[in-house]
Amino acid sequence: MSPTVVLVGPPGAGKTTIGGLLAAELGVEFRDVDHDIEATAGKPISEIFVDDGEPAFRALEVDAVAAALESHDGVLALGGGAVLADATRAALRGHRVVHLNVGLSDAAERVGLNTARPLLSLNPRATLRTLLAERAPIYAEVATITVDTDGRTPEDIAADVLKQVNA
Ligand SMILES: Nc1ncnc2c1ncn2[C@@H]1O[C@H](COP(=O)(O)OP(=O)(O)OP(=O)(O)O)[C@@H](O)[C@H]1O
Ligand SMILES: O=C(O)C1=C[C@@H](O)[C@@H](O)[C@H](O)C1
Ligand SMILES: [Mg+2]
Repeated sequence: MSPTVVLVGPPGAGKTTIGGLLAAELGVEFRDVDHDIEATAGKPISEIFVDDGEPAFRALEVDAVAAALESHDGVLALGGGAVLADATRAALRGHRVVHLNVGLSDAAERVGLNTARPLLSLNPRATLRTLLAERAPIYAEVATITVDTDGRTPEDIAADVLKQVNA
């Protein structure tokens, strides 16, 4: 069993949003590793960061990604920082990995709509700028397909991903 598509990208790229649309179009299940981790821990990611710290969250994340890659055959969204782990980058090899690319301006606007991101709770725009710059080469390394999302509707992006997946 292997996911049809694995979505990666920074916070605000739209992994959860596009993942849901894509799964509906393909008629498959959508799974989001962030939700898996919250279900396992029994609390929101923001509370895992506060109670247990980021390293504990990252350890849960490596295990959750590995389990999902082995057991899910629909669309799978990873958390924004999942690709930072060597083990996760290795586990992604051989999968169809779509990088949802987003620039600072659109990402900042999108995450501004939501306060549940512990890494972005202080100075979100500056943090996001650093995070985008540091992670850009890592997303590019793991991706087999890259789709730009700036200034586009979720429906348009999902249609583009579908086209490239079927190409
Ligand atoms: N193309 C888009 N245009 C406008 N708004 C968008 C677009 N994609 C997503 N959004 C909105 O931006 C916010 C973030 O999207 P989403 O939660 O899907 O991102 P994510 O990549 O899953 O982020 P995270 O890594 O934090 O889980 C949501 O409020 C969503 O409705
Ligand atoms: O970019 C990140 O490091 C994160 C993104 C979210 O999806 C969550 O996995 C968590 O908030 C960390
Ligand atoms: Mg998400």
